[in-house]
Amino acid sequence: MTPAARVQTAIELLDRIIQSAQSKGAPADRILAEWFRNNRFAGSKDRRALRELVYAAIRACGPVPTTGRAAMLRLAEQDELIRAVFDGSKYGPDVLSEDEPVAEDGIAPRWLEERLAKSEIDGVEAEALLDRAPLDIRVNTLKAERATLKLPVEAEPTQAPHGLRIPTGTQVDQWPEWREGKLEIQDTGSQFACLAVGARPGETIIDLCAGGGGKTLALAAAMDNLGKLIATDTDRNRLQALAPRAERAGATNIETRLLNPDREMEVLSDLIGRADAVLIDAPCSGTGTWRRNPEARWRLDNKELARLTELQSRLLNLAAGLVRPGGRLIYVTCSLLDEEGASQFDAFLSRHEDFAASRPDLAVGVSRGQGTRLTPHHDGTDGFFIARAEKS
Ligand SMILES: C[S@@+](CC[C@H](N)C(=O)[O-])C[C@H]1O[C@@H](n2cnc3c(N)ncnc32)[C@H](O)[C@@H]1O
Repeated sequence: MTPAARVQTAIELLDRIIQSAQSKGAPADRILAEWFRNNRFAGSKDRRALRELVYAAIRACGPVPTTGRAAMLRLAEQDELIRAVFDGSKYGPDVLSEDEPVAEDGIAPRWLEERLAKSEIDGVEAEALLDRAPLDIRVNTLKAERATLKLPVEAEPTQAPHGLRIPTGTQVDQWPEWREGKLEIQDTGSQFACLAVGARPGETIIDLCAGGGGKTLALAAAMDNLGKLIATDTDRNRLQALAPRAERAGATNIETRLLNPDREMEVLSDLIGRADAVLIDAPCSGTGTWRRNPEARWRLDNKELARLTELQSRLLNLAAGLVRPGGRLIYVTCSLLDEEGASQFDAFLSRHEDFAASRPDLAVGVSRGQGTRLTPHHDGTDGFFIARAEKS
């Protein structure tokens, strides 16, 4: 593909991505993967260039652009080489006309920028939300040790005790070490969220929003496979992904339970007041993970945010009933908005006088309300709010 054809194709892909974000359809990654599958003429260099162009254009725009062309023109303001291909050549974008609309720059749609600023995410903190994310792995202590694990690339230890940072773009899943379950791809912030649980061998721990089990696997390793680890979620597909991952990781103490939305307690009644720890890795706006999903900024609206905060509050209440006296509840979101973090947790504590905050002692983050907040700027991790409370 010529450089001009790449830019025009990226514009068409951006059109689809914008439309899909507004109708809450497929994410950008899936739209790209599908296009690559259906257009085999695009070789690996073309695919890489298209991906770069599309994501750079998404990052360059704050509010939702009206068209893919307007988004690309925003990127062209920063890159003369892109601007130069708007020359009407074959397969390339049409020649620029007078007063063509250019998408607005910024961090996010304005309403969301304001919400972030209220949570003291502005200036360099806000800018870092759109950086490129590093690639971090967690060494699985059920099968290996960080100090002795040999890898095909240079790896830097992170602040997390079992964490390593490797070059972005590394195809980790092609490595024998990955197939043998010696490591998992896991952001450092996420590894610290697991450490906040303080999981110990022999305990009964519930991972209430386990999804595909990223955190469950870290908990199983911390428990050394001893004790009961119950992984639950309302999403059957995500939960089903856990079994093969657990098998690969050699995690043998995990039991999965599929929950019915709004009737979660039906399959958890035997655990009421029994868990040593309950982790709520709650569904959230994901404002802390825009480095990986920059177009997620265009999917969020006030209604969705209200639905999420209500669900978080309900899950906190539900989890409270599962914790045994003396046990702990750990609340985590990958959001940097206080309504999903510090304020949500304050509200929980004021509803439940039998719980007292006990801030986890982590090597990263800064205090936010009664918990800890990690940010891409301060910690180089995804953004997280992590809080813990003990039941009297
Ligand atoms: C942030 S994700 C969890 C990610 C996962 N813990 C990990 O580390 O890979 C939130 C999860 O909450 C689940 N969820 C949504 N509503 C729920 C509910 N009512 N009860 C339990 N889980 C729910 C979603 O399906 C999603 O998998």
